[in-house]
Amino acid sequence: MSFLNKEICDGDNPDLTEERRTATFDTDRMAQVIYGSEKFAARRRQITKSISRIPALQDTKPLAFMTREEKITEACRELDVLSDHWEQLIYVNDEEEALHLHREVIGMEGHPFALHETMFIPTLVSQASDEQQEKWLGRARKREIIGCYAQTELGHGSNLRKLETTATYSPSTQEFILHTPTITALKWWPGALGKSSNYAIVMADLVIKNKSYGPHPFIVQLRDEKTHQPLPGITVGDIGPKMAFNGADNGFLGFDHFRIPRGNLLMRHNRVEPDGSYLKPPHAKIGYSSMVKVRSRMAMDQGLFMAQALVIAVRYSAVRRQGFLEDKSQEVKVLDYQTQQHRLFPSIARVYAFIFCGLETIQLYEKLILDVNKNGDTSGMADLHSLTSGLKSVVTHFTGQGIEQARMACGGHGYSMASYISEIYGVAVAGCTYEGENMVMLLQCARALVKAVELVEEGHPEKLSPMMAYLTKPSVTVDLTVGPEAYVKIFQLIAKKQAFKATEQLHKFMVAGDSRDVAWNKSAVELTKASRLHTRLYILKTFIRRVESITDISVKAALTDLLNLHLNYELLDVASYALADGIMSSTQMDFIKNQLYSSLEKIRPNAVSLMDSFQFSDLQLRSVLGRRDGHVYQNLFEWAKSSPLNQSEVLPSVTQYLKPMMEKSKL
Ligand SMILES: CCCCCCCCCCCCCCCCCC(=O)SCCNC(=O)CCNC(=O)[C@H](O)C(C)(C)COP(=O)(O)OP(=O)(O)OC[C@H]1O[C@@H](n2cnc3c(N)ncnc32)[C@H](O)[C@@H]1OP(=O)(O)O
Ligand SMILES: Cc1cc2nc3c(=O)[nH]c(=O)nc-3n(C[C@H](O)[C@H](O)[C@H](O)COP(=O)(O)OP(=O)(O)OC[C@H]3O[C@@H](n4cnc5c(N)ncnc54)[C@H](O)[C@@H]3O)c2cc1C
Repeated sequence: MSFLNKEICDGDNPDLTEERRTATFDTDRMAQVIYGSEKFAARRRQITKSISRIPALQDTKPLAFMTREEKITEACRELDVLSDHWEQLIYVNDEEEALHLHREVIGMEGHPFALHETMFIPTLVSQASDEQQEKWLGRARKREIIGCYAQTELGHGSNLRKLETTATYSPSTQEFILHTPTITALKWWPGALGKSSNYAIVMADLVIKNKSYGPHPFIVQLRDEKTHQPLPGITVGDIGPKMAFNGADNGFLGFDHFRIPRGNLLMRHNRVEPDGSYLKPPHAKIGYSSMVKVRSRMAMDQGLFMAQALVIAVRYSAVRRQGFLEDKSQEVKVLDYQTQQHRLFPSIARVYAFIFCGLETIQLYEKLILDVNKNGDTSGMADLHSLTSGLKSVVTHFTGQGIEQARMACGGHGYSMASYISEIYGVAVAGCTYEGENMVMLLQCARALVKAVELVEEGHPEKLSPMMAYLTKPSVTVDLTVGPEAYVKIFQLIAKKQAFKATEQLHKFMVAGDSRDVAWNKSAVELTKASRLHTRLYILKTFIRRVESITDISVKAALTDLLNLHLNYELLDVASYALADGIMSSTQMDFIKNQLYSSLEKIRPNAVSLMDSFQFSDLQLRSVLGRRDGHVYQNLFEWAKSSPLNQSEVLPSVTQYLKPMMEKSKL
C-alpha cells in the first residue's frame, strides 16, 4: 500500500505554505545574519545546490537502519565522492565551506576527517614551526595523510598535568621515545584514531634528563602509508560503540618505546635542542591552543545542532493537528498551543544568541593565533580561555535541554529515529564532556572571576578586563520598561552578587584554615553558579549588540521580538537570585512573565521562517518529520516500510522461538 501518490505530495504541505506566507521578513536576508555575511550565506546555498546535482551524494539507505560498519563505510564513500568534486564544490582551504560541505553530506555522526579538520590541521597551524608546516601541513591539507588529536588517556582526561604517556629525549640518537607505562596511560577516546588515521598529534609528557616538562604536542606516524598496518611498537584500535557519533572510530593507542625524530616535537613556541636543552614557550599553556580553538567554535556548532532539532520540531508542529481551540470544525496546529510555544521559542532565541556568540569567538580565536604566531603576543590568551571555558559549558548544557524539549514537542514521532532528534541529542551532549568536562571548565572560568573580584577588593578595578568591568557597577533601581539595557543592568547585578558571594565563601574557608584548594572545593558549586551567570550575561549582551547592528528593518524587527523573549526568559530563569538579594520585586516578576507571554504570540507567525532561515537541506536534516515539504505521514509510512524487519513477513525469531512456544502452550 502506498499513500505517496503524486497528488498528495505535489508541492509543499499547505499548512507549511501558509506559515511561510505569514512571515514578516525575507529568509535569505535572515540567513546573512545567521551566517555572518551575505557572501557566506550565498556560498552555502550555492554549495547545497551543487551537492544536489551529484547523484552519488544523494540519500541512500536511512542511517537508522545501518550497522556501525555500514555507517563508517558510507561516510568514507561520501568522502571519496567529495574529494573527486572538492575543488568544484568549495574554495580549497576555506574552513567554513569545508565544514558546511561535511555537515550537509556526511552529517553529524562522525567521519574519518572530523578530527583531521577540527584539531589535527589547526594544531599544525598553531604549534608547528614554519619548517614543520612545510613538511606536514601541505600533505595534511591535500589529504595525503589523515590525522587525529590523541590527548585523553584511559585514566586521565580532565587533569592534563597527570597524563602518563612519556616522550623521553635521547640526546645520543636525537629522538624522543614514546612510551605507555601503564594501562591507564593508553590514549583513549580520540576521534578517528581507531581505524582511520595514519598520523596523530600525540600529547605526551616531555622528559629530558629525568626532568618532566609537562604535556607537549608531537606529530607521530601511526600506520604504514602503503599498507595502513600499525607500525611496530604501536597498538591501536577502536573503543567500541557509543551513545551516538557512531560513524566515528574513536580509538585507543599505546606505545612500546616507540622512537620518533627530535623534529617531531612541534616547535613553533618551544624547542628541544640536539643536546637536550629546553627553550620555554612565551606562555605556559600555549600547547593547549587546539582545545581553545574547538571551544571557540562550540557556541556556533552547538547552536547549529539545536537549530537542526528545532527546524524539525517547529515544522512538524505546524503540520501536526491535534485538539481544538475556538473553532470546533478543525483541529489546531499544535504550534498554536502556548505550552508548545513556550517549549520551543525560548530555544529558538538561544540558538540565535549562541550563534552570534560563536561568530564572535571564532574571530577572537583567529585574531589570537595571528597575534601569537606573528608577534609572539600572548596577552589575549587568558581572556579567551576563560570566556570559551564558560561558554562551551553553558551552551552545551542548554543545547542538550533544548533538543530534548524539541523531541518531546514532537510527541510519539519525536521518539522514533525517523525524527533524527535522538541522534542530534546524542551527538550534541557529547559536547558537555569533550573539550573539557563542563564542571571542570566552569571552574576554569571561575578562576578568572575570582581573580577579578580580588582585584576589585584590593582596590585595583582599573586592571579589570572589559568583560569583568561589571563587577564594579553599583547597585541601582531599574525600570524594566526602558528596554534591553535595563535587563542587562539587573543581570549584571545578579552576576556580580554571585561572584562576590562565591569569592567571599572561598576566602572564609581559607581564613578558617583550609588550603586554597580545599576551600575552592568547598565553594565549587557556588563558583560554578557565578561562572554560569557571568557567561549568560555575555550571551545576552552579545545578542543585544548583534541585533542593534542589523540594518534590514524587517529582519531586525523579527529578531527584536526574539531578543525580547530571550531577555524575559533568561531573567525569569535566574529570578530566584534576584528575589533573594532584593534586586527585583514580585511586581517586576509579573511584568517579566507578561512580557514573555506576549513575546510568544509575536513570534508565532514567524516561527517556521525563523527556522527555515537556517537553510538546512533535507539531506542535512536527515529527518522524516522535518522535511521542507512537510509531507510527514506519507514519508513516515514509507520509512517504516523500509525497516529491515519489514523485508519479510515472518521473522526467523518467530519460526524459531515464538511459534514453538505457542505450540507448546497449546499442549
Ligand atoms: C571539516 C570538519 C568536519 C566536521 C564535521 C562535523 C562532525 C561532527 C562535529 C563534532 C566534532 C567533534 C569534535 C570532538 C572533539 C573533541 C576533542 C577533545 O575532546 S580533545 C581533549 C580535550 N581535553 C580537554 O579539554 C581537557 C580539559 N582540561 C584542560 O584543558 C586542563 O587540564 C585545564 C585547563 C582544566 C587545567 O590545566 P592546568 O594545566 O592544570 O592549569 P591550571 O588549572 O593549574 O591553571 C593554571 C593557569 O593556566 C590557565 N590556563 C589553563 N588553560 C589555559 C589556556 N588554554 N589558555 C590560557 N590559559 C590557560 C588557567 O586559567 C590558570 O590561570 P591562573 O588562574 O593561574 O591565572
Ligand atoms: C565523543 C567524544 C569525543 C572525544 N574526542 C576526543 C579526541 O578527539 N581527542 C582526545 O584526546 N579526547 C577526546 N575525548 C575525550 C574528552 O576530551 C574527555 O573525555 C573529557 O575531556 C573529559 O575528561 P574525562 O573523561 O577524564 O572526565 P573526568 O574528569 O573523569 O570526569 C568525571 C567527573 O569528574 C568530575 N571532575 C573531574 N575533575 C574535576 C575537578 N577538578 N573538579 C571538579 N570535578 C571534576 C567531572 O566534572 C565529571 O563529573 C572525547 C570524548 C568524547 C565523549
